[in-house]
Amino acid sequence: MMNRPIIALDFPSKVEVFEFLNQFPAEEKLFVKVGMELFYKEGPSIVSELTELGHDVFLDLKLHDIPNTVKSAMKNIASLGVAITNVHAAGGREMMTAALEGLKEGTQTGKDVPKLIAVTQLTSTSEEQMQSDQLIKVSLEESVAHYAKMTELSGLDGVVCSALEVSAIREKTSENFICLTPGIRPSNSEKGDQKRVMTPSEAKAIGSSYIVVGRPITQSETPYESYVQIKNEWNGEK
Ligand SMILES: O=C(O)c1cc(=O)[nH]c(=O)n1[C@@H]1O[C@H](COP(=O)(O)O)[C@@H](O)[C@H]1O
Repeated sequence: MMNRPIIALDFPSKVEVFEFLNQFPAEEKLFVKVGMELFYKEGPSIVSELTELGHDVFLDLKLHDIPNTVKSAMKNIASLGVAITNVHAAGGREMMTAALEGLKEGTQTGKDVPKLIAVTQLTSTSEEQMQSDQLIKVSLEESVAHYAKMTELSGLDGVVCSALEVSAIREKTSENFICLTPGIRPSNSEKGDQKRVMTPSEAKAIGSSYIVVGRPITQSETPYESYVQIKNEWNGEK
């Protein structure tokens, strides 16, 4: 699938975001991710500021609460005009179904319902940590594939997982199911806190639908060059 890498805008405030984006050509329309750090500082207006510039936004707030609360929160998120948003699959099927209902109810007539995806096991979690911290006794791959199946049965569009689990998920879910994969590291870059990583070309080969890349672009001395390199590798044009 040909598409843009999603850039994780993990910055403390919009000042740093726009300093960063100013290093890109104005005509380059990006797919960006607004996460908790930025959203909790700037609030919903950061989303409209980005969409007004022509960028697509993945709002990554990873909701995980009782079904009623998540449904109401999703109604509000739907009004922001984001392309993708997410919940934690660990919240369960009832919560995921409620999230989807809220999102549909909150979407204006005639507008697209944002894609809803569920986080399976965070890419910063190792199998050992999952087994000891969450008392899950199966393999990490099995846990992720199980969450993916539950997510599909709840009617959502896909999951967030590491590229390492995409093949296992593809065996259990339908063709169009989204596997959005963070934990992407070009071969020369630092892993940081990520445990389950792959390069952009490996992620493409394994069948990821979207890749999310943060620090390899945001912390680069030359962010636009790093972005183009990653985009080309992801689209198979080395
Ligand atoms: O939901 C996410 O986007 C997410 C899920 C996950 O399992 N792992 C993960 O890294 N992320 C996000 O993806 C981004 C990865 O950033 P870098 O590690 O800097 O490339 C961060 O903004 C994380 O919040």
